[in-house]
Amino acid sequence: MTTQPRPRRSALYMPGSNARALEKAATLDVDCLLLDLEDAVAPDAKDMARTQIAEAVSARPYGNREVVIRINGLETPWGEDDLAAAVKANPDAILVPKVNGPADLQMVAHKLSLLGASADLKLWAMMETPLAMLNAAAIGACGLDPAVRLSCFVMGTNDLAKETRARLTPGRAAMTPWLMTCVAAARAGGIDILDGVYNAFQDEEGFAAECAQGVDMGMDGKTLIHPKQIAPCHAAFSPSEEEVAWARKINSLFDEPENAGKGAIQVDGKMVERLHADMGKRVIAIADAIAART
Ligand SMILES: CC(C)(COP(=O)(O)OP(=O)(O)OC[C@H]1O[C@@H](n2cnc3c(N)ncnc32)[C@H](O)[C@@H]1OP(=O)(O)O)[C@@H](O)C(=O)NCCC(=O)NCCSC(=O)C[C@H](O)C(=O)O
Ligand SMILES: [Mg+2]
Repeated sequence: MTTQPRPRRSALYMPGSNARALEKAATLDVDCLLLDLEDAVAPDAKDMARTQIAEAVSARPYGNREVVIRINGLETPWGEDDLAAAVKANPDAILVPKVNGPADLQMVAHKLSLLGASADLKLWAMMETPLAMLNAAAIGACGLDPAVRLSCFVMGTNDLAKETRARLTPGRAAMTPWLMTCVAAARAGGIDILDGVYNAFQDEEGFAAECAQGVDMGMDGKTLIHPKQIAPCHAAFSPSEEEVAWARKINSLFDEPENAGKGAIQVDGKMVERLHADMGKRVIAIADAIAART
């Protein structure tokens, strides 16, 4: 049985302390909501934010948007309470910040079992520390262990810049090796990966360029900080009509009896192999899932 891919083109962060943002989220055409208890919330507001997020998620106002709660690390004064409240509210996933290695995720997964979490509750991992870059393959391999429930990487390029002192420049030359290492680790572990945020949310041109770069890198989508980034993000990460038409064309050509025994054919002057047809099947599935969603 093939599973239908879930579109994760856009994932909008919002501070759990911002009641207006939590309310507005229910009206936004976004694939995923990242309800934040970590860096977007000041220490004095942590308890209030936890209560607000728990109430908002429990009320189930977010329809088919994927709902993810980012908790504070378990080593902080808030992490254990965040985890317990998140399990009770039962979002689609819990996003674990500053993961350094597989043991961090295994520990959270173990606590989820002790807390009686729903079997459907997934873990997402923030990839944003120097150790995470060095341990990316081992962290990604958690995607192959059902007990860890890992289903997505999220690049944390702001923390990565802070911890490594690499600069976030246009084109992200310094970040590219880490971004691509994490793409490979995610694919090896069979999970999705979302690109980091673009802080200058008024800079439409720079944002479009960074979205296009994320698509080229193989990212499934991008994390966002402002609603105005959603539409251009969807424009970049949705398969175009041409891509879908090409995918349908090459798949129907391989279905024809005269091509049954062939591994490679010529289409419009290009060599096309069955692996291209397989890639096309994913494009079609994502396009169908987006159409079904809207
Ligand atoms: C960046 C902001 C602080 C800007 O806020 P503001 O000045 O209020 O924006 P606007 O006036 O333009 O807002 C217009 C309307 O949109 C709503 N809004 C704004 N942002 C959001 C949002 N993120 N989610 C939902 N709704 C939002 C406003 O309420 C206005 O609505 P209305 O009342 O109808 O007019 C702000 O955008 C913001 O807080 N963004 C998110 C910041 C955040 O969560 N940061 C943490 C994640 S980034 C990170 O840490 C990644 C990673 O860990 C790493 O290390 O890289
Ligand atoms: Mg971060």
